[in-house]
Amino acid sequence: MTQQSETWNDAEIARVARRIDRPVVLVGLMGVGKSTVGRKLATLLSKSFVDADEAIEDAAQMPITEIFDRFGESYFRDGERRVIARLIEERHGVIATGGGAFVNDVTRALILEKAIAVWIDCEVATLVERTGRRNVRPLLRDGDPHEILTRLHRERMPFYSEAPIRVAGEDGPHLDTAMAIVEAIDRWL
Ligand SMILES: Nc1ncnc2c1ncn2[C@@H]1O[C@H](COP(=O)(O)OP(=O)(O)OP(=O)(O)O)[C@@H](O)[C@H]1O
Ligand SMILES: O=C(O)C1=C[C@@H](O)[C@@H](O)[C@H](O)C1
Ligand SMILES: [Mg+2]
Repeated sequence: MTQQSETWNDAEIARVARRIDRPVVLVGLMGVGKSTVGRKLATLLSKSFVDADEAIEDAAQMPITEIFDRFGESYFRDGERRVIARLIEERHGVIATGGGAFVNDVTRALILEKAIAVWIDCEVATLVERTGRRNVRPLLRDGDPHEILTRLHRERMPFYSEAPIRVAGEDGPHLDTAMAIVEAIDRWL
């Protein structure tokens, strides 16, 4: 019996993993847990994990804050679109996107066609607390994070809700959210 879950054993998780024939792409606002939960999810499923924000930083050889500062947001979005297309093409098991990636029409269409999109949703107050821990998100630097995240939640909700699977990413062990994703994918497949 696995340490991973009280209700699912390794064989049951492996059975779901075998039925997943496309990358699982995590979408949602900054701080919902795409990167941290995504890593756990990939381990659970014994699949590879890649973080699109990190892949963009690798490709540009500089941190996201510096890309925004030196070249602006639209340059970042252009790179983000190209990097995510490449990551989907490379067929990674689990891909954590940046919070704004799924808003781009081309990226969203590609993810919806070639991957399993999972929207992790979360209360704004929780996101304010989590994103306040590290000052690495350029969109939250100039203004009140609560106001900015509330606005982004309202503006992006119509896009995120195009994902066929939605999971709550409230506080608790990351493993619980990762397991909720496994269960939701199993129901959806
Ligand atoms: N379910 C959870 N319970 C408790 N803390 C969490 C949970 N999910 C994420 N966190 C914490 O919230 C912070 C942000 O998480 P993470 O970096 O995974 O978010 P993200 O969705 O990748 O954000 P971004 O879009 O900015 O990359 C981290 O400190 C992480 O440990
Ligand atoms: O929500 C967003 O638009 C962003 C989220 C982060 O993951 C990074 O991709 C970047 O800081 C922009
Ligand atoms: Mg992330």
